[in-house]
Amino acid sequence: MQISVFGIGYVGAVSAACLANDGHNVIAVDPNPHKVGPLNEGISPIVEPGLDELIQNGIGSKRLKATSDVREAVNGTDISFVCVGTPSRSNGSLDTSYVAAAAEQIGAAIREKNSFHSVVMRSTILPGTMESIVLPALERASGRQAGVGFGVAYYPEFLRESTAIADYYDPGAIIFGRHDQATIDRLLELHKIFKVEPRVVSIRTAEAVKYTNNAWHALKISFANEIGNICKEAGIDGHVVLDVLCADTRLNISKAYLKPGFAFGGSCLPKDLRALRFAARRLDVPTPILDATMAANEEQLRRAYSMVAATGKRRIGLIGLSFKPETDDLRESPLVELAERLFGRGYDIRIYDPNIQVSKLTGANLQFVKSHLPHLATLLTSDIDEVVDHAEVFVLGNRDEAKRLMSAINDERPIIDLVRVDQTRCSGDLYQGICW
Ligand SMILES: NC(=O)C1=CN([C@@H]2O[C@H](COP(=O)(O)OP(=O)(O)OC[C@H]3O[C@@H](n4cnc5c(N)ncnc54)[C@H](O)[C@@H]3O)[C@@H](O)[C@H]2O)C=CC1
Ligand SMILES: O=C(O)[C@H]1O[C@H](OP(=O)(O)OP(=O)(O)OC[C@H]2O[C@@H](n3ccc(=O)[nH]c3=O)[C@H](O)[C@@H]2O)[C@H](O)[C@@H](O)[C@@H]1O
Repeated sequence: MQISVFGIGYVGAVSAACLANDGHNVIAVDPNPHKVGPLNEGISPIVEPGLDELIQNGIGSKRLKATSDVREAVNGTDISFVCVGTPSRSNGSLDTSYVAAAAEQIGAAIREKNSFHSVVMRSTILPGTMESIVLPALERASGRQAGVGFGVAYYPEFLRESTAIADYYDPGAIIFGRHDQATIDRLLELHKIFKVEPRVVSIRTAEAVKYTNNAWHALKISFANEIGNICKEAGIDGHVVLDVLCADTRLNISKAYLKPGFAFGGSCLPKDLRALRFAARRLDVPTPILDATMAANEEQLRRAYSMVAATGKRRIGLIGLSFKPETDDLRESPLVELAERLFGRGYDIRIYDPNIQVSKLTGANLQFVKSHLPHLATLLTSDIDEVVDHAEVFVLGNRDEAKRLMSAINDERPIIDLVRVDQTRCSGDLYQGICW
């Protein structure tokens, strides 16, 4: 199939590369030249395991290319996947301006096209957004009626950064929100290769499923963290407790997101929870559980800060900055928040995270650094020995990198472990797990 993918971000870059790898001809579209340029040279604009290779193959085989020309992309393809950002506004509501603009642009291109084009929204949007924003924008700009002059569907994305390609090829669920059958038929054709049977529901249901999914992940993490905190103070390993709980076959609970640890973050869980709470307020529905999920997350951040403060040391070596290993995504990383709090209170920090190279940051990440961490460049080092030489206390926030550090230090400096690098060392005061 001929496919265009709008947005070369964490979702769009992976989708475009995987679709090309599946044998489709893919045009990736982004207004940002820092996304289009590298992709056309076979370079991934983001850090994501395996993505460089897929992009190189796609460019090499000419099945993948990038452009900023919307008309060329719509004209040359049968179906457009829209993967543009839906960030939080400052009041917590969902910013749908990128989605609306993409719909306007695609609609204007459809106006000049003769064949039936399908527009498939993949960005995370609140229930009702397709109906109130996306469809009207497409109809207005194309001068055609949805379902007749062009097709639409809502197809939520469930990938996790750092395992995005594996998640693409082994999805837990495939949900299509139906508007017209012609577009659903195209999606079914595209998804023949997957083991999971797609489930077709209404557009509003598909929109709601996406939020429910992310809220569930956040809720599980906050629950696990709270149990972990209680267990730690009672001298019990909360990991073992939850492990045993999940092994009960009658309960049938997945272990995913039930491992006590640090605060959750990333570009989606916090923003989607905020948007859902905002939407609920507008519907006059109280959300004590969602509110507590966020409050518990804040408690985990406060707990990590207090543990550092309790050491009485001022020179901190922070291992990890992105929100999880094997990604360069800094958006709403709890480690960024922790670094900010420490920096703001005059702690002298050195941060080591090989996935964050200030000179290579682009797009959302660059914006994020400019607005949240303009001093980042002075705190980050690409030399782990510099952190080892500098620190009076280590904070482990990235398990992969921390393991390397652990082999380099075997002295008496305190270590605060947020990601369960080595729980066997937690018996003394020098090595403290956040909640084990
Ligand atoms: N990051 C993730 O792991 C996941 C994200 N999502 C959702 O997918 C959506 C995209 O997220 P990310 O990929 O993280 O965002 P991102 O911020 O990494 O990428 C968005 C891209 O869209 C581009 N863009 C903006 N306006 C455009 C337009 N009119 N036409 C073409 N491109 C345009 C931007 O330049 C940017 O490169 C969001 O709604 C997010 O909630 C869903 C599942 C997973
Ligand atoms: O909508 C989205 O954008 C995506 O958001 C998350 O994916 P992602 O943020 O990439 O990564 P996760 O692995 O889910 O991690 C999110 C946060 O939860 C934390 N986490 C994750 C797993 C876990 O067991 N415990 C835990 O604390 C991570 O450290 C991180 O801070 C969702 O889990 C995906 O299903 C969803 O598609």
